[in-house]
Parts: sequence; C-alpha cells; structure tokens
Amino acid sequence: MTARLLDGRAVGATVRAGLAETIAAYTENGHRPPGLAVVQVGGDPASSVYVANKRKACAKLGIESFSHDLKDTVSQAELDALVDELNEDPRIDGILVQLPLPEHLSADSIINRIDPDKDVDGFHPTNIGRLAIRQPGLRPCTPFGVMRLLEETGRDLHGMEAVVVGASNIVGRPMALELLLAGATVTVCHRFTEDLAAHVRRADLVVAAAGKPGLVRGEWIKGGAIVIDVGIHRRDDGTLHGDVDFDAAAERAGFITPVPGGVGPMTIAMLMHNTVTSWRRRLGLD
Ligand SMILES: Nc1nc2c(c(=O)[nH]1)N[C@@H](CN(C=O)c1ccc(C(=O)N[C@@H](CCC(=O)O)C(=O)O)cc1)CN2
Repeated sequence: MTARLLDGRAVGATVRAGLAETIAAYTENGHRPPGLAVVQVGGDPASSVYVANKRKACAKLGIESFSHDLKDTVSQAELDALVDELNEDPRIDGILVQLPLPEHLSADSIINRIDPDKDVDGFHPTNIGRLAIRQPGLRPCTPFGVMRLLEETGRDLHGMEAVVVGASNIVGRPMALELLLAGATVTVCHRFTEDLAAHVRRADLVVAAAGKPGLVRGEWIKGGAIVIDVGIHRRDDGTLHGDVDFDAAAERAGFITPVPGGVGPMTIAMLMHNTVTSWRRRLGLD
C-alpha cells in the first residue's frame, strides 16, 4: 500500500477533545450543558449501534442526551407531536431523528418539522439552502466530517477535480456543495451516469457515497488522488467494507480513508460539533 491513511477515529477524537474543553469552560462558569434529543423509531440493529455511539459520545463530552426510543408502530402524528415538544424545550439545543424511519413514516416531513436552528443533522431544507449560499447554518455531518478529514491532507482544494459518486440528500448533494464552496471543480455521478470509470479516472479527489459495495475499482484511481469512502457494508462474515475496492485503490491513491475507522467516526464527531455550535448560539456565547 502506498496511500496514507486518513484516520477518522484519531481526527474525530481531536475534534471531540476540543469540544469537551469548550463545554467544560462554559459549564464551570455556570452555564447549563448542551442538550441533544436522540430519537429512534423501532429497533433496526445498525441504527441501534449508531444511536448508542451518539449517546456515549454525548456522555463523554458533557452533553446531556435525552433519549426517545419509540415503537415502530408510532404514528406520524405522534412523532410530529414529539418533535413539536422538543422544538419548544429550552434544555434542548439539537434534535436528531435516526434514519431510516419505518416505511409508514415520512422522513421528509419530520426533517421539515424540526426547528432549523436545532437541526444538528443539517438535513433541513433551510440548512441545505444556507450551505448552498455560504450562510452560517448547521452543516450535514458526514460531508462536514469529510471536509475536516480533507484538512489532514494539507492539500489545497482550489481547482481540484473532485468527483462525488452518489447524489443522496444526506451525503452526495451536500458533499458536492461543500467541495464547490472549497474551490474544487465538482462532478456528481449518479445512477444515470454513463461512464463512471472515465469520471473517476480524471479525479484528484473521489468521494464514494453510492451505497454499493466495491463499486469504485482500484484501477480507476488516478495516481496520488485522495479517496474518501463513505460506504459501510457488512458482509456475512461480519467484516465491514466500503464502496471502494480498498486494497487496489490504496496502491494508487495518495490518501485514503479506511472502512471502518474513516468517515463513520467523523459523522458522530461533527454531530457533537453541531450540537455545541447550536448551544453556543442559543446561549449567545459566540
Ligand atoms: N439522523 C441520521 N441518520 C443517519 C445518519 C445521520 O448522519 N443522521 N447517517 C447514517 C448512520 N450514521 C449516523 O447516524 C453513522 C454510520 C456509521 C458510523 C460509524 O461510526 N461507523 C463505523 C462502523 C460502525 C459499525 O461497527 O457498524 C466506522 O465506519 O468506523 C457512524 C454513524 C444513516 N442514518
């Protein structure tokens, strides 16, 4: 392997350590701690792991987490009512509703209902709009975490050819906006893209977020390119893999994220970051 690893566990720990210091400094001066409401509907096993990790991260930093574990039979009206209550609760700076939701519930409708200033996932149309026009808001956690990891490369993104593979609302599209704002020339590939390999071959930076195991082949990677893998797939033997053929890509890339231990831990670190940002704004600490 020739590529340097971008270690999301280590960078995430650095981000969290900075947040812990900020929280301690303000709470020691008598301010209330930040509060995050964590809502899970049903018991999807992967979601349960992520939610448990979010709660653990809160506890370590001194963020108060408010758990709402709802049965998968909860109605849209009941979930709406809970979000309304959380929007009004002065102890709560951030609201996150773990996705995916059961099929009878509308994720769009719930995301739209969350107060944009408490939308620490950064999914609300207002926050996506703020990102698009470079206004201060809450940035979607996974793309935000990727931007933080890219700082570790020390490379200037201005003028870079960046290719984002995947155009989901929560990763691909906001990722493209982040890279555009950072000065890259951005191409977004999606299911109708005719020659994915040709796009990836000319990329200085590839962000793979298609949700298809091994979609991005190692031989497509340009020598020295930065490769960011957002995919997480569990094989029958329990091992985790991304959207990129890691071993072959690492032979050609300059930098690469592992799966696990790359982008995933950054998502949670940036969720904590957004919660602290919302808290500071709400308490007028900025
Ligand atoms: N409300 C939200 N729902 C979902 C989000 C989100 O950002 N907000 N993103 C994903 C899931 N996700 C966070 O919720 C998430 C996924 C993966 C990881 C992570 O740390 N992965 C580890 C591996 C963990 C494992 O053993 O499975 C890694 O990559 O090292 C964190 C958060 C969908 N839903």
